[in-house]
Amino acid sequence: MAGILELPVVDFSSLDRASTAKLIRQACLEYGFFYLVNHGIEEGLLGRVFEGSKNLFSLPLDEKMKMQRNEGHRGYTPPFAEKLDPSLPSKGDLKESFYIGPMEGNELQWLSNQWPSEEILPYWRETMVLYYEKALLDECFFEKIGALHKPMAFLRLLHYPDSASGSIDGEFGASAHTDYGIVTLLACDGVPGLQICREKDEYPRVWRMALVVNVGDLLERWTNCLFRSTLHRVLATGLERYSIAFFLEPNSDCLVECLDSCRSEACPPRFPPVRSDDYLKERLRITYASEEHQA
Ligand SMILES: O=C(O)CCC(=O)C(=O)O
Ligand SMILES: [Fe+2]
Repeated sequence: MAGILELPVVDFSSLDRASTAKLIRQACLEYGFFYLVNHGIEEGLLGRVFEGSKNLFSLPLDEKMKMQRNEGHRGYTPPFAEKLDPSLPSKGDLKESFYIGPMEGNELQWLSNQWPSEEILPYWRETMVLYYEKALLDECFFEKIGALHKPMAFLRLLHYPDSASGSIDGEFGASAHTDYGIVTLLACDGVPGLQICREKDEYPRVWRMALVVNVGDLLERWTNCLFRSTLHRVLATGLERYSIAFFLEPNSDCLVECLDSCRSEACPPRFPPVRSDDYLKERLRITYASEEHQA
């Protein structure tokens, strides 16, 4: 039987910043994942975001498709449109999702966020913007690595259907993947399903109060694989599930290059420098390849 994977717990309200930083470093070295408690996002707001997410995904498909994900990756993605693990035989991942990206400086229509109208979902936009800003406020936490001038950050509402459990046939809520960017902050609704590949048959604790934080691939590249971007997936358990992911990605023009402190003669850089936007575009192209085949 699957056991519980105990991840390190970081208390964001601790006044001892040096110990907190040490704990985070250790968690990133060992697991690539940790829980963040006392993170400053009020439970009431989190509750409203989950409620807004449920209301959005309960709209009829044609209403959701009016907000279909645009070229700037803002908006709605239906089930099966993406396959995080392209090696699987399945037609795609079961989840549907909704992306909200940076709010300002996007005069171009194709880069704009898409919002349900006030008549359909009153205060929806306001709630999501508030959460987005709250999650971004912690930006100075990772500022020291020097990549957070105008970061790209995406809020993504995720909905996993209650369809029959399919993971045995290669169908997953979200198939195995690593996240692309710097870090991800994940709020869960208390329903299990997330599986972290550190110990294959162990699940992280289902903990509503904590944000699950994990290292992404760009941070792994910066640190020359010292920090681990750990493989994870969401099983199709047969239970309906909602989660809210906040992906922190660097400024598009940022050159992601092995940090001096993470290289030595014995341990040279494992990756060539890459421009953040080029890297992220290529990753997204691979993830949505199954959508192109279905079209
Ligand atoms: O919903 C979850 O628990 C995980 C989602 C996830 O890993 C992702 O969207 O990258
Ligand atoms: Fe992920």
